[in-house]
Amino acid sequence: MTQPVTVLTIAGSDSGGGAGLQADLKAFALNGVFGTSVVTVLTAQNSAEIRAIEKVPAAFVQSQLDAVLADLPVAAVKTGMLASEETVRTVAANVARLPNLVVDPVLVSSDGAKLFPSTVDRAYVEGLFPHAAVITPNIREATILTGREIRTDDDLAAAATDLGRTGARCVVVKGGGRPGGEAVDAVWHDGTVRFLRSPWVATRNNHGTGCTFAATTAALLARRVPVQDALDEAKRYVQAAIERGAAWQIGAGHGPLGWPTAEDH
Ligand SMILES: Nc1ncnc2c1ncn2[C@@H]1O[C@H](COP(=O)(O)OP(=O)(O)OP(=O)(O)O)[C@@H](O)[C@H]1O
Ligand SMILES: Cc1ncc(COP(=O)(O)O)c(N)n1
Repeated sequence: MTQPVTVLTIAGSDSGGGAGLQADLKAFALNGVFGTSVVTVLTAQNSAEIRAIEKVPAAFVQSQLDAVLADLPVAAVKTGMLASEETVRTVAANVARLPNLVVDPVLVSSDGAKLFPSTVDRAYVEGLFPHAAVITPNIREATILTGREIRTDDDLAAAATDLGRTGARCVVVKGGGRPGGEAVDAVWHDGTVRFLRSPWVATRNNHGTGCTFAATTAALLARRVPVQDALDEAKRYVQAAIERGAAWQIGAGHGPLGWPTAEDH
């Protein structure tokens, strides 16, 4: 019998279920891999807001990592909200044991507010990006990390190129937050830039889009899909998941993504 490959998310819990490790485990299952999770932070969150954040001590993040890696054959890893310099550096100290590392640097809340001090940004750049197979900042995170104002596709491409200098093997700057007819992301890989494009879905149910994109990419890398194909498929998957959940009414704020079937993407 064919065994599923195992993937790990190192991420925060979203009590509202739409983002964080809850979104990652959903994306893992729907993309055919077995998901494990190291919890970095608990959030008191719903579809409208993050009300409070309680950090898991870095030493306990390490204990969870040791437990998972001692037993389970992890083939790819996704990181989400790490929330403190100490936790970023703890994960960074383990990179040799973290294959196919997809780093989604969660630095800002959906309303654009910076969630953590700049020491966290620096720890990502110094400790995690140089070891990442893919990094996936959104526009606001790329602005913080590069100091660039990002408005056009050329700005997205320039930011992706800047971030390529951090040592990450591949960079995706997600333009999902931009109003317009298309959802455009810039991909830097091997010194060249290309764009991922999909039709913009008009819905408030976009909570967890970033987590879902990165988790799906990690699932596909674990299944040995080449990175550029994995990004194309992750983009199709997110698009289909947004379409599937677009008419749901779960929560008064930004609702979750839906469950696409294989035929949808
Ligand atoms: N309404 C939408 N329609 C189509 N694609 C979208 C939409 N919103 C986001 N995407 C796509 O989803 C992926 C995730 O991007 P996004 O920029 O939303 O991530 P994020 O900013 O980390 O998430 P969030 O905005 O929820 O914090 C990208 O490929 C983006 O283009
Ligand atoms: C615990 C946690 N992790 C990550 C996000 C960002 O989610 P996204 O950018 O995918 O909407 C979140 N809101 N909560």
